[in-house]
Amino acid sequence: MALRAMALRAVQQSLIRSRFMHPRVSETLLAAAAVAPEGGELWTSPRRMAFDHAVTEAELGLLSGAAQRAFSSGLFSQSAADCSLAPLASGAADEELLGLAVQELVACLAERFLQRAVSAGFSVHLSQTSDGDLKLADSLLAKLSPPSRKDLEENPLGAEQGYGYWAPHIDKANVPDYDVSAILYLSTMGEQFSGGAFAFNDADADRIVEPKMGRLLLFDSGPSNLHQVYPVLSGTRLALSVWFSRSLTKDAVGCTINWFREWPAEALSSVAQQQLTVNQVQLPNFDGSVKLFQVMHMSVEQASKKFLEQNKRHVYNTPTSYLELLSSFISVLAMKRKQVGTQQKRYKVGLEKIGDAEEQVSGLQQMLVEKKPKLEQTQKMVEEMMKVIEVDKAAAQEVSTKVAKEEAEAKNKAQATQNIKVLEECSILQQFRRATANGDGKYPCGKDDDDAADVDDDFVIV
Ligand SMILES: O=C(O)CCC(=O)C(=O)O
Ligand SMILES: [Fe+2]
Repeated sequence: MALRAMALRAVQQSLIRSRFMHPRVSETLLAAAAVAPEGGELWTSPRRMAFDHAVTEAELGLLSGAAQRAFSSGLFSQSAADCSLAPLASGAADEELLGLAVQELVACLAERFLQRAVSAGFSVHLSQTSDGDLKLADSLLAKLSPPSRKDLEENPLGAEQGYGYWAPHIDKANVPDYDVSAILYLSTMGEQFSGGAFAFNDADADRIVEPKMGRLLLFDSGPSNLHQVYPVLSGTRLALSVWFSRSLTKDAVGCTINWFREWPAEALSSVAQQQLTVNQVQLPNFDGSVKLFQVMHMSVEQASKKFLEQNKRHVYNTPTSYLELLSSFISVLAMKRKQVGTQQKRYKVGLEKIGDAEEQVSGLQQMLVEKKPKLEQTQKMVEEMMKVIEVDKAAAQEVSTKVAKEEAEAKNKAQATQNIKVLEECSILQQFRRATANGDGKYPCGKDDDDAADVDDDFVIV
């Protein structure tokens, strides 16, 4: 079983890859406005079939009313892009939320869809000649809403190929027991919601079946029918999916773990492996880390079941939580690696600088050792020179004092000489005056003798 699932997933991966390598062309197989003819529309290769008015108006009203009430019950996050309930699963929230009447209705509708599938030839295995008894395997009631920008952006393969409900997939690759898929639409594209078309991702084109209230779509669950739901752009899209199996025992009904609700251990590890590989997360113990994610998710699942038993309260640990766990791990790891990388770089540069400085210091130390004897010698010389200078300075001081004294004496002498010279000049002047006064009885300047005596008095030397 594990090998079959792995092989199918590998086929799924290669189909998805090859499909998205070519530009996308879409063609409408069945528009919402079209009314399918009485016996339904059958496409044989790959095997697909569609009917309108597959259930009565009353059945539609009951089912979609119950689904709307259940999904707005507060147990579901109203911002989640997809919410689902397994109406045929025993126990858990599904029974409580939908009620027994709805469970019975779903079982009855599933039986009707099975008869349609058998009469259309779906019980014949495509690659085998023998017929197999088709049995009801599982059912899922899903509410799809527009994914947030974040949902689309965080999608590692881009909006087209992620793990949201819009991911192209093969039902049988998710649950290997599934052989025939049946989808009953409970709302109409263009009325209750926009976007959200169903597309078969064929190699040459996407073939669209537009959801329409009461329309039933049947197709082989295997690799011939890679398909997706385009993201819902507005409003709410409701649908009931039912799967039939040729290999399932009746006891297993409702126990099959559904891809959208609880993933089996191998699905958890394959998703973790793929997420880590696609995001090129290098881990020292890759397998151990994958196992860790698987164990973490499953242990929370177990704990929430226990919590429900003990406290009668639901804690939803969905595959979306698992994808969030993986994407948080990947983004936190990338952020931390970046931070540590920057610090490591800075640390390295710092270490280099310290190394350079160390080298320079040891060079200087070496130089110091080499120059030390010369320095000591120079210092000695300087000291001796200082002594000589001290002695010279004292002698110079003595000479300077002596010179100053001699200079003062010389100055005095010069002053005295100057005085004598002035006195001599005065007496010469007096003599000259007298001599000139004796000649003509007059002073040359017209003053009398007394005036001349006054003039003499001016030359008194103090
Ligand atoms: O809702 C639909 O149109 C398809 C859902 C689907 O692909 C699934 O449940 O596997
Ligand atoms: Fe599907």
